[in-house]
Amino acid sequence: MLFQVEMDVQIPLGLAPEVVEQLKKTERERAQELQKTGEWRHLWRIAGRYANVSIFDVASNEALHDILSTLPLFPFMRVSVTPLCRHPSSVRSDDS
Ligand SMILES: O=C(O)CC1=CCC(=O)O1
Repeated sequence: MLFQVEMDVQIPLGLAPEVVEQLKKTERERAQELQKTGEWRHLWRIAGRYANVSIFDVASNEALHDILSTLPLFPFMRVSVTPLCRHPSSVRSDDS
């Protein structure tokens, strides 16, 4: 199942810089693991914002929730999820 996920990151100003750096490092490592398994299919920065738009390819709503809610930066994100399905006019073979 494909989902578009937008993650808006809002790290509190008072958080210690070393804690922020560690969170970003573990977030990057987890994101790269999930990209290698194919579950996190695309990851794009939204220009001008500390936010990304991503495409996930996972087995279920629960699987998506488990992934998102265990991301290191999850406590500091606003997340919006849009379920996707194949467009009948798509010429791409990997859209579903
Ligand atoms: O920087 C972001 O948008 C948050 C994030 C998601 C994966 C990652 O490495 O950082």
